[in-house]
Amino acid sequence: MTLRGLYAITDSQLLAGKFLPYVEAALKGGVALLQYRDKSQDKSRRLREAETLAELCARYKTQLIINDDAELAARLGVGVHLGQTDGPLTPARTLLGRDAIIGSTCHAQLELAEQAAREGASYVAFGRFFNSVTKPGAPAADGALLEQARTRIKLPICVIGGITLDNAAPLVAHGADLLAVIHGLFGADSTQEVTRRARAFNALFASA
Ligand SMILES: Cc1ncc(COP(=O)(O)OP(=O)(O)O)c(N)n1
Ligand SMILES: Cc1nc(C(=O)O)sc1CCOP(=O)(O)O
Ligand SMILES: [Mg+2]
Repeated sequence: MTLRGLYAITDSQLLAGKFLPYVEAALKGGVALLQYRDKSQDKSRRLREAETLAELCARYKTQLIINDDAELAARLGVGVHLGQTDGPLTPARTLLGRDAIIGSTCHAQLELAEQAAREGASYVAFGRFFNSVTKPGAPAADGALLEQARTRIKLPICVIGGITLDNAAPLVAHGADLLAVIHGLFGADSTQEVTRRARAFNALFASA
């Protein structure tokens, strides 16, 4: 499976009252991976929403990834994204099986990416590349890191943090495989604009 293109990530606050229409609008425009990211402790809502997204993703033939929660991912038979404090990769790989997509946050540290690769990650994520409305305090990364990562890391490389249609092209040119985006996609004023943005993010890969 090729991991390349737009990686849309949901945000429960940003998408309040328009969650499904906006997610479906993104899927219509084309999404390589969709991450369900809900930082609340509301387990029953998380299960309900994740189940709904799993059905929607199946319809659009898009892979669903659950943020933080390998057990929820296992329950739904989908992938997981784990940060440095979200639990180890090796047991998650054992739990989810060899074919599951498992992503790992590596901040701006190549060593973390090399370790993630050894422990069975499917992709590594570096960030944040720009100022992020969603996560302003995330550690900063830059283009030089991306170039080094491209030569040292054999896994697909995901970039995240403040990515918009105005700043994404150089990241793709420097070797990013996946553009992980929240606000730059779902901060749109209409479903039509979400679909347009999704198409435009994917078009960056066609011309790279
Ligand atoms: C694709 C992708 N990259 C990085 C992150 C951040 O993960 P983490 O550091 O665990 O922070 P939270 O998202 O859990 O707040 C991500 N979720 N997805
Ligand atoms: C969830 C997350 N992780 C980051 C990291 O650097 O690890 S930046 C980030 C927020 C991404 O949202 P937006 O596209 O709105 O900036
Ligand atoms: Mg996390």
